[in-house]
Amino acid sequence: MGYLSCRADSSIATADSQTPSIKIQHFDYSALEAATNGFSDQKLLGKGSHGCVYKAVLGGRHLAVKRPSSRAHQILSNEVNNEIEILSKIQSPGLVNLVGFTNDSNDNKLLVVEFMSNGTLYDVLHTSARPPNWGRRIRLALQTAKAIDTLHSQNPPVIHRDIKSANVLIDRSFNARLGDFGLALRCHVDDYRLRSTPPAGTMGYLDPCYVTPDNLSTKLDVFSFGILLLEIISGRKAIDVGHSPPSIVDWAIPLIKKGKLVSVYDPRIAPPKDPVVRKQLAVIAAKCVRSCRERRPAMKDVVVWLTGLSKLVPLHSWNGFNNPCMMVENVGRPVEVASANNNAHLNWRNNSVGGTSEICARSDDVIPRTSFHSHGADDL
Ligand SMILES: Nc1ncnc2c1ncn2[C@@H]1O[C@H](COP(=O)(O)OP(=O)(O)OP(=O)(O)O)[C@@H](O)[C@H]1O
Repeated sequence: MGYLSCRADSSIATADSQTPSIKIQHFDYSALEAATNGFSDQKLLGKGSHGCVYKAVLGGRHLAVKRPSSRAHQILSNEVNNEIEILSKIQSPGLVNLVGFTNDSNDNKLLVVEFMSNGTLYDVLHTSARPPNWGRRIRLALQTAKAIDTLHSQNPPVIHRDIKSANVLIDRSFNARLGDFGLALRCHVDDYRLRSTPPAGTMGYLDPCYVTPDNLSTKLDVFSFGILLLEIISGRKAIDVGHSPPSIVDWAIPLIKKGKLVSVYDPRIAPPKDPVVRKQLAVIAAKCVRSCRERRPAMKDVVVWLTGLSKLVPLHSWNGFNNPCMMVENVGRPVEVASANNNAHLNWRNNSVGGTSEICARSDDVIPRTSFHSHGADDL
């Protein structure tokens, strides 16, 4: 079945008419060059597969400047232009919002976005000395789900296509913000562009159903979010060659189906005390990665479920994060050698990620707290 109509939930809000006009600044290349000390290593925030991100302070405002590497200039220029096109029409507290870009010729195009002072969700989950507690993890998951829902609720819907922990940034108040819109697609009636845009995303997060351009659907972001939620639950990376099986979905879903929930939870901290939370978090993730896309929930449902769970788990603000007083806003964060993210963009599907067809045949409802009875893995 084709999905070129960019199926989204039938309950989509029409956002365009309500979108306030967004002010996008035009920067001089030379001003950004100066503000980043000539793109110096001291101002380097991080490296992606296509370029570098630098810290800049301009007019007292803390900013992140994305600069294509010369090697990947053409690809990143396309991604920068795409990001500008998408983000110039949406602004939300859940996104890493666009501040502006350079006027100069395409060759020098730089993207300027809000600066996020506390790294990425990837760092928080996989490199932080103190893994976050469940209150924090559920809130980060909920904020990410809300951000994706904001995209899917646009009219026409926007599909991010690269949901992963490295693209969820953490702001100064420790809120999750969704960034990196280089691959995002706005599903307007420009069918030709959609038809000619090959599947793309990051290995380990890619929906196995997304094999041709006309398979585009908001449900591919739901799948990637499910992987991200498994990552949050387990503390394991989406693909970890040191484990068998390496794919998080192939490892976690059979355990969840057998009801071995505790084995899926991050061994670095005690699992959630509340059995409802323990179970439902895993069930939500399993529903999102169903191989049968029609049976995956809409992000709106995921937001409702996670909102319910977040009310059951207190947020102890200092548990699990480094002391925020140590995080200084006016310096670049240290950059990890050999990009810990390891997230090469793919131009085609990742065959190693199996879907979870078994999950298709199971019930749809996350159990509300008030009607909780002991359920087995059959609820999936
Ligand atoms: N707005 C920002 N504020 C602070 N740091 C940022 C910001 N955007 C990116 N970074 C840092 O720069 C790194 C590289 O970001 P970038 O978006 O280029 O690549 P990526 O998403 O990590 O990887 P890829 O481009 O390969 O998908 C991030 O991992 C993060 O550490």
